[in-house]
Parts: sequence; C-alpha cells; structure tokens
Amino acid sequence: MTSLLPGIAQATHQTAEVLSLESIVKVYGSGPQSVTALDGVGFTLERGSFTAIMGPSGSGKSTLLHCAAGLDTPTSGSVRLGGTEISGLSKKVLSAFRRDHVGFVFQAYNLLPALSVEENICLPLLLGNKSVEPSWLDFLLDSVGLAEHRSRRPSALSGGQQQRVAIARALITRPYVVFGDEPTGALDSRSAKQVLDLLSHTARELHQTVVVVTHDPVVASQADRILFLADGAFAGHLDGATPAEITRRMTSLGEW
Ligand SMILES: Nc1ncnc2c1ncn2[C@@H]1O[C@H](COP(=O)(O)OP(=O)(O)OP(=O)(O)O)[C@@H](O)[C@H]1O
Repeated sequence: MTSLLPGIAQATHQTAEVLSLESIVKVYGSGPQSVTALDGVGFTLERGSFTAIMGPSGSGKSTLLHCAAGLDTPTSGSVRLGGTEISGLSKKVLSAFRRDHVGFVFQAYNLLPALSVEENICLPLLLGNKSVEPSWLDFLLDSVGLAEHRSRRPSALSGGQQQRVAIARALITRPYVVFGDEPTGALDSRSAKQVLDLLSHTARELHQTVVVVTHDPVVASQADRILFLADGAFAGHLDGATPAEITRRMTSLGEW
C-alpha cells in the first residue's frame, strides 16, 4: 500500500474552517415520550483535522454525526459544511449536496455486489453526472492497496479490503468531510489497523477532514482531538490522548 503523498490532492476547499455546528438540539418525538438526544452541542473543525466522537451508549454520538453530515435535520441550531448552511436545505438539495461533498464510511461496507471495485468507488461521481479523473482513481486504488483487484466484485474481497473500497469511494469526490460511524467495528484487529492508518494518513497527508464515532480508545487515540458527549451535551475534549487516558475519561463519564 503506497503512502498518501502530500500535495497530490488539490486543495479545493480553501477555508480553514470546514464544519461548524452551533447550538444543535435534536428532539425525537413529541410530548411526554419525547427524547432530547442533543441539547445545545456546538464545535468547529478545521480542514485536515481528524476528530473522534466518544461517549457512553445513548449519549448522542450517532445523532450528532447524522446531523453534522446532513443525514438528519436538527430540531434547532445551525450546521455549516464547507461554507454552506445545510440545516435549512430541502431533502432533495441536501441529498445531492451529500452525494457531491460528503464521504461516509459505516461499519457495514454498503458496496453494490454487482459492481466491480472501481465501479463502486466511482459510483458517487456517476450518480452526480460527474466525470471520473483517471489519475485520481488510480491514486486512490493504489493508496488503499487494491490496484490489482480493481475489476473484482466485493464478494471476492476480505472485510478489510471491502472497507478500503468504501474509503476510496468516500474520497473520490474530494469531500469536505469524511464521516465514519464505527468504521473498524466489523474488522479483525489487523484489518482495523490498516483501515485506521488509512484514515489518519488521509487526514494528515491529503488534508482531508475526518470525523469518526467510535467506542474504541485505540481508534480514538489516532485522532488529533476527541470530543466527549454525555447525556446529549458536550463533556470536554482530549488532544493527542493515549488509549489509557481515553479509557480513564470514558470511565469517568459512566458506563460505556
Ligand atoms: N429515531 C429515534 N427515535 C427516538 N429516539 C431515538 C432515535 N434515535 C436515537 N434516539 C435516542 O436518542 C438518544 C441518543 O441516541 P444515539 O444513537 O445518538 O446515541 P449513541 O451515543 O450513538 O449510542 P450508542 O453508543 O449506543 O450507539 C438515545 O436516548 C436514543 O435512544
């Protein structure tokens, strides 16, 4: 797997601030049954940063990720992604915005079984009627170690290889942010390390902003900054922390 070289990806997004959330409130349901999943959360991320979101089960991590990525709409508050206020966009416009400007890596790889590796990677461009830049595709295939397998179907790949296809697919549009929800959750430790190394190289060498939700202190220890949530509210942060420090902080926040 070749290293992701600095300077190869064009710096298409000039502003340093790429994601900004202000006073995000998310209430599910209404009346006495309603659940306040997020209660006034805000943060700002700069381009090229690698951020992990952690917190006890039910603290609002997935809800926050979904609101930040435009997969869900906050009840109130503002989400600016790549300079666009996305919280007021219609479903149709938001869906096109996500396809063109946001990358996703989930625990499930979500690859289309009938398509080859390279067709899966190029899918967001094809769906958006954008042309594929062959040198960028080759570079990504090489970077994720799958150049020799570009014509294979996902079923002929290991779980780690499939997740690397999903990472290349997330990067093909040069998105403002790549969001990961437990991206290594389904992988054995060796494949998880490869995927994690790939995400952190992506942030450091391509200046690609990465945000992951994780329960795993080893995954979080790769991030520049860890944001902690508890009961739907911001509960502090750690920068450049070790797995042991992260574990201590998580334990202090309650059961996880
Ligand atoms: N669609 C929904 N309808 C109602 N309540 C929801 C919904 N989704 C999440 N919640 C509630 O919102 C709160 C936050 O959930 P969320 O999934 O964001 O937490 P989490 O920190 O990601 O949890 P976990 O670590 O267990 O995945 C929880 O109380 C959850 O039960």
